[in-house]
Amino acid sequence: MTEAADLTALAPRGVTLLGCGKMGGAMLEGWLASGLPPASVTVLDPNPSDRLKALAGEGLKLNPERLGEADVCILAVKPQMMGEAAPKVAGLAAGGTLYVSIAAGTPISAFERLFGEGAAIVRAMPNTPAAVGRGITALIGNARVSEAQMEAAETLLAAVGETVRLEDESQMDAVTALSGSGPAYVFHLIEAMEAAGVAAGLPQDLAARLARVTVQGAGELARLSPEDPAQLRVNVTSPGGTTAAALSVLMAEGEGLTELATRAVAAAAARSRELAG
Ligand SMILES: NC(=O)c1ccc[n+]([C@@H]2O[C@H](COP(=O)([O-])OP(=O)(O)OC[C@H]3O[C@@H](n4cnc5c(N)ncnc54)[C@H](O)[C@@H]3O)[C@@H](O)[C@H]2O)c1
Ligand code: PRO
Repeated sequence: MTEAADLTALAPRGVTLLGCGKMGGAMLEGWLASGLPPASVTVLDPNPSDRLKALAGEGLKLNPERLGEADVCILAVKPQMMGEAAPKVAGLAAGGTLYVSIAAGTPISAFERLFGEGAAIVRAMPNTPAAVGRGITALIGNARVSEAQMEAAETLLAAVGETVRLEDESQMDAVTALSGSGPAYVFHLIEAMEAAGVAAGLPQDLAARLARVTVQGAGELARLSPEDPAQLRVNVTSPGGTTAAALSVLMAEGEGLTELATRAVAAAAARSRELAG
């Protein structure tokens, strides 16, 4: 995370989490690590993990019969489950709860239909490095969201990484395609490098280690260095050397990695638009 998130202001009325799977669970861990007491969190999930059950022993409210108040309700079920799950938290709207949806594709207008035109709704797109406090979340709110509520949403998401405000909801499909889905592209790059190392004659475990640590190190260097990625690439590339040979393939005019990434991101953005229904 970039700066310490102070969640104490949210403690009295608390946070309700609808759906606590991979993303919901990662956010919950960040909130707890940032000092939100388990007793300030309510989770609704029909398939609670052992970790959630253990937290229930520390005061977290797990699948209560009646929902209490909440400052913020995070909607973290699959888009396909939202229609069935969201009515469970619709009653919170009357108490001025801010809804924050992280569902891919689902537009703010869908939640306005579910919770009423007066409901304050933020649409956000995090990513799975949130699980290690290194995510990035893009956010945009509807006209009902006050500046204080926007800051509360940002504070919650800053507990698991960086945050950025969008100017327009139409940017969300491309954001989802780039940073929401993006970790999968990087993991696949690790897989591809490992396979390429094996094809070049290395044992599997050595290739796996070299690929994983190379991607980690390059990512960390890109994060910490004042130089941009293009210069960092040049720094690796001796004229007439091995990297130049590889880049002649990866940067081939019209059929290189940029074209492939552009097609992949376009496919993800198109799917995000389809999920809007
Ligand atoms: N995984 C990602 O990389 C990622 C990134 C950004 C956004 N998202 C979005 O986050 C949301 C959750 O994705 P995920 O990967 O955590 O999925 P997941 O399947 O890991 O988690 C979904 C959770 O919802 C629960 N659930 C199902 N029906 C429910 C209901 N009726 N009421 C309450 N809970 C219910 C499930 O038991 C599960 O724990 C999706 O909308 C997805 O688009 C995911
Ligand atoms: N995971 C979700 C999906 O694949 C949303 C972004 C990352 O739909």
